[in-house]
Amino acid sequence: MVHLTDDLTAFKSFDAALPAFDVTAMRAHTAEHPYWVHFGAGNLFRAVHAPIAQTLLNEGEVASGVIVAETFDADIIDEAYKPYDNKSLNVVLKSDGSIENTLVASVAEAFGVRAHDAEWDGLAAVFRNPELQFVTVTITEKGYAVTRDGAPLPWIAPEVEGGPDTAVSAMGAITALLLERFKAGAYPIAMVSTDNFSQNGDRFGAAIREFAALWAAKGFVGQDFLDYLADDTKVSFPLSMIDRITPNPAQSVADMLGEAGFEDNQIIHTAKRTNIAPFSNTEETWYLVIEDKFPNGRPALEKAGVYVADRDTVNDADEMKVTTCLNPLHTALATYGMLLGYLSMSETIADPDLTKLVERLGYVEGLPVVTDPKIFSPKEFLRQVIEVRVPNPNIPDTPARISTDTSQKIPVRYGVTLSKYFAAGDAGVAGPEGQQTLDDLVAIPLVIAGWLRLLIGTDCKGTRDDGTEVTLSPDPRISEMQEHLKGLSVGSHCSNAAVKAAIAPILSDTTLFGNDLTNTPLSTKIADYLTRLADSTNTAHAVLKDALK
Ligand SMILES: NC(=O)c1ccc[n+]([C@@H]2O[C@H](COP(=O)([O-])OP(=O)(O)OC[C@H]3O[C@@H](n4cnc5c(N)ncnc54)[C@H](O)[C@@H]3O)[C@@H](O)[C@H]2O)c1
Ligand SMILES: O=P(O)(O)OC[C@@H](O)[C@@H](O)[C@H](O)[C@H](O)CO
Repeated sequence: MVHLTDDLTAFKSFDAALPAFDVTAMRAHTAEHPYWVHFGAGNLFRAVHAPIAQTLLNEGEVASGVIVAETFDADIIDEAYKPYDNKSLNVVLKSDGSIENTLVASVAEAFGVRAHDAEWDGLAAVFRNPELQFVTVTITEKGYAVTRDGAPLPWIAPEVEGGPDTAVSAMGAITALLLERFKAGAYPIAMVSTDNFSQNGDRFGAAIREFAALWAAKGFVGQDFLDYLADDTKVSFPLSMIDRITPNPAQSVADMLGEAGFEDNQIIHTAKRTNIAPFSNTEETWYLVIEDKFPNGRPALEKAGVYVADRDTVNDADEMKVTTCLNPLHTALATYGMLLGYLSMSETIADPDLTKLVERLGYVEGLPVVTDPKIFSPKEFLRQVIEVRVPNPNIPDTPARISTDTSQKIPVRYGVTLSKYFAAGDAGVAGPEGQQTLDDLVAIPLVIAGWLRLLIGTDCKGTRDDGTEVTLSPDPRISEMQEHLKGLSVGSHCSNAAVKAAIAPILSDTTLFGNDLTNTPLSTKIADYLTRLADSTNTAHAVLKDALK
């Protein structure tokens, strides 16, 4: 039986790759010479960033570890980091059925941000250190929001009024920490968003500058701080693309670890509903591509498998993954997976109608608008997603995880591609079946109709294809969507006109689709598919088959 707090020699009896460095010495070195801070202590950090930091240590490229900070849910640090000496076990579940465990000990220090207390002071000291080279972030799309309709969001407003000394939200805390760095000597730093959306660095930079401008307007910071944040030789916001399907920790993996003698296999559900554990479960394939814009230098990240590239290459790689070749397929499968009652992602893609849906979505509708990033082939990437990665039965991924925040993901996962079709107009884009225009899209409207069909219901409960109730995954806009759809119900033969009227305010919402879809061929298609999907129970397969034949 082994625990993460055991001496590494105890792990001789357990099959795991061990750190090849002295953890105590690494921690002492990091305290003096920090180079990397990560915000967002969730599962992706454990499966991608912390293992990269470990490889750099193992290879002797660096002598310091990564420092992790958590703003949104500091319980993660108290419950899943500190009791385990900040170590974790990364479990790679390969498609050939084999498993590879790594004991990850590259986290030098973990800070939970709740207030400007002693823990905050520790983090602020790291930001004042001239040697700090870069920050990475995985805080979900929601984490970057500062204002809506020009006014600070309700949870941000008190920090705008109270100034930097009160900032504890992700964007507020990071801006306040950059202020510490500015005051200490305006040292340079790279701020790298590694969340799943197009031009993530640009949006991160805009959010930080927006926060600082709100403080400047209240007299808390001066123009010199705004100038520091606007100068990319001082503070850069590189673009990135990150990819590794990393489900929430699964009971099946916990049980398997327990049987193998790993005792730290508890799954933790924090009060804020983060699902975390002292282990992460992930797939074999991974990519991290970062724009090479590090004003304070960087280690040889390439030696740990990271692609470091120019801005256009990173942007093309990211758009390829998040807007066409992976994430739109994920959302399509998760939406119909929820509708059809599938419990795992591998089950969804084993359904021939859903395979057809994502093949059309990827190869026919998505690939024609992809700009080849050249560092890997989009078509081969797509093939692997459809044939190898999502079908991997060993990856315990669920439609429910991927359905979380669908309203926030739709603009990125479909809106960008739709905009490219809008821009191409009547000339269209060159597809596998000749020139194709908005009029030719089938899979994208099917996904939108499927999403709206799933949402028919009340109180964050939707309706499955078989008419049973399903608890929808959390999403900040569910209530708003359900309010629009409240006149519709499954099995009551709603007229096409009633469906059109109910969904008109949704289809015209440019924050959802990047475009107003009313008065386009798509709105007719979406309304027709939705009318048929809602007409009676158990319609989804027939609608898919008919549309995709
Ligand atoms: N898991 C994956 O397969 C995967 C792969 C590629 C990219 N990503 C990106 O990483 C993000 C995190 O994924 P994860 O697997 O670590 O999720 P997770 O649920 O394990 O962790 C989510 C993290 O985001 C933080 N967070 C949530 N809401 C926040 C808010 N409003 N403000 C600030 N922080 C907030 C949480 O506290 C936690 O640190 C995703 O949203 C996505 O953008 C995930
Ligand atoms: O992480 P999210 O919530 O943005 O999206 C859910 C999944 O689609 C996503 O996590 C994928 O697994 C990931 O993007 C694969 O690299």
